[in-house]
Amino acid sequence: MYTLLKGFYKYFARKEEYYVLLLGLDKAGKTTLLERIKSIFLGILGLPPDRIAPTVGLNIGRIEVNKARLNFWDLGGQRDLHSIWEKYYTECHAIVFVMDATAKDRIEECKEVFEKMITNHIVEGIPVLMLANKQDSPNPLKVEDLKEIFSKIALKLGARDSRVLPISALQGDGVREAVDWLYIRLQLKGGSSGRIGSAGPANAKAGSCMQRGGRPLPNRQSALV
Ligand SMILES: Nc1nc2c(ncn2[C@@H]2O[C@H](COP(=O)(O)OP(=O)(O)OP(=O)(O)O)[C@@H](O)[C@H]2O)c(=O)[nH]1
Ligand SMILES: [Mg+2]
Repeated sequence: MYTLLKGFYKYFARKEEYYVLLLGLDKAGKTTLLERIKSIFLGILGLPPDRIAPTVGLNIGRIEVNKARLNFWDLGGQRDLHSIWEKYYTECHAIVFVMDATAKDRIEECKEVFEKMITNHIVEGIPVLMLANKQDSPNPLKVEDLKEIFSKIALKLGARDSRVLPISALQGDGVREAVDWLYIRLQLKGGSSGRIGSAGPANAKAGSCMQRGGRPLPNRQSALV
């Protein structure tokens, strides 16, 4: 009886496990965002911004939102590190593309990198959240500007869920809303029920590759909304 009850408890208390990639050009604010997410959702003091160095490896953050566990993988945005991104595509359930909304001189570069990422067949159908970061700075690009700038490329998003949201990773504005959006999209699509523990390209090779659940929601426009 005890074992049965324990089994029920484990079943109902289990958490869905999701993996979310944080991508974007170097200095976009990905690691600052990860630290902010950790401080908001875990209640711990993240690394102070002046101690965050450019990422060359992988930063990991894990939070729990209701019945889900969200694992964030923050990768380096420097150009020679982009080839590493693809190694994480097979196992991620969503991608957050962080943009420096003040870097107007890097828009073309950003468009090129974003397009290459979303047209990779491995990430076909998975939700993409674009974040217009650094909204606390003077005169940043707004969400409407980015929708306009990315409108042609957005046609290539296909039937997947996508959204552009404004944030300030530094001050925390919009960060909770961004994670809420992710949580809802991930819940709708379903994930890797019951797969607890670390995952990643190395583990995938060892045979613990997760199934990405769900299919793109039907009848959606190909656009960033
Ligand atoms: N004003 C402002 N600055 C920010 C914000 N987010 C990040 N920054 C600054 O932008 C710079 C780069 O931040 P990082 O978090 O290291 O950027 P990254 O995208 O992780 O960069 P890589 O690791 O090189 O890919 C730092 O000086 C941050 O303090 C923000 O919301 N507002
Ligand atoms: Mg970084």
